[in-house]
Amino acid sequence: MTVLSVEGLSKTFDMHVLGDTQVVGLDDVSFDVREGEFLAVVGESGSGKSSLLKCLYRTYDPTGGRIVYHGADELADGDAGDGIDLAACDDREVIALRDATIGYTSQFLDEIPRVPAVDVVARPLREQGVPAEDARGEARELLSRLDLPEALWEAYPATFSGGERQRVNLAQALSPRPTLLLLDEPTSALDPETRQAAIDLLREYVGEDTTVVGVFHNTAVIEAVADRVVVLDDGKLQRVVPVADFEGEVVG
Ligand SMILES: Nc1ncnc2c1ncn2[C@@H]1O[C@H](COP(=O)(O)OP(=O)(O)OP(=O)(O)O)[C@@H](O)[C@H]1O
Repeated sequence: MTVLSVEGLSKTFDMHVLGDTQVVGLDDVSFDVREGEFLAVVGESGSGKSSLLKCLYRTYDPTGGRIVYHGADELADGDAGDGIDLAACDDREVIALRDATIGYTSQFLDEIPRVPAVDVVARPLREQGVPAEDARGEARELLSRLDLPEALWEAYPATFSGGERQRVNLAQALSPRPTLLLLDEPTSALDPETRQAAIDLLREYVGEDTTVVGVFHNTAVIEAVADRVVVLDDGKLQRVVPVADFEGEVVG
């Protein structure tokens, strides 16, 4: 079953400071994502990878095209099975979808001042109604799996290193077990050992219930986790290939 259909997606940026010129982020990009699939997005710097993820999460309003999402048909206004067009739905629906089924993480942690790491990770679970101690227990389990030293679990992420923050960030994205998980370079600051722990965890979490679209720069990570690879070039879709046919030459 298809979870996400990206159809003719475009995003242009109006650059008023540059005399109203336009910058193309995405140009007529189409592909499908199947339920439980792990799709890696690659391409050279500036090819549109982050713009694609931000359009899927609706941080950016797409300029054209459709993003039909079937992971929350029960929230759709129309007939069940029609899906929800993430490119067109209103902000209220976007917020409801994010709360219920869509997770996103960039490589940078959005810090919440004076909230310990374990509570940052437990927070999405608490928002789903999970009791505090169960949520904190699940958070500790995730932080432990990602090798975050126990001494840091009750500390504030503001003082953490880049790699430590990235582990909190990834744990926070995984904790609510979203239906669709969007990852923008979630392992870029990790050392090889911690990266392996992150790969193991991602492989365990992703499957029938969670579908992933993720930007990765590391070929070994892509080969370890991805089912198929979307290659972008200058905002356009160059090809979509099974990971076995991916030669790693365009990991920007
Ligand atoms: N908010 C924005 N305002 C203006 N232009 C933008 C904005 N976001 C992206 N762009 C432009 O869109 C194009 C694609 O950028 P994007 O960040 O999606 O590329 P990327 O493949 O993720 O690059 P990188 O690997 O360097 O992170 C670039 O030319 C970029 O300058």
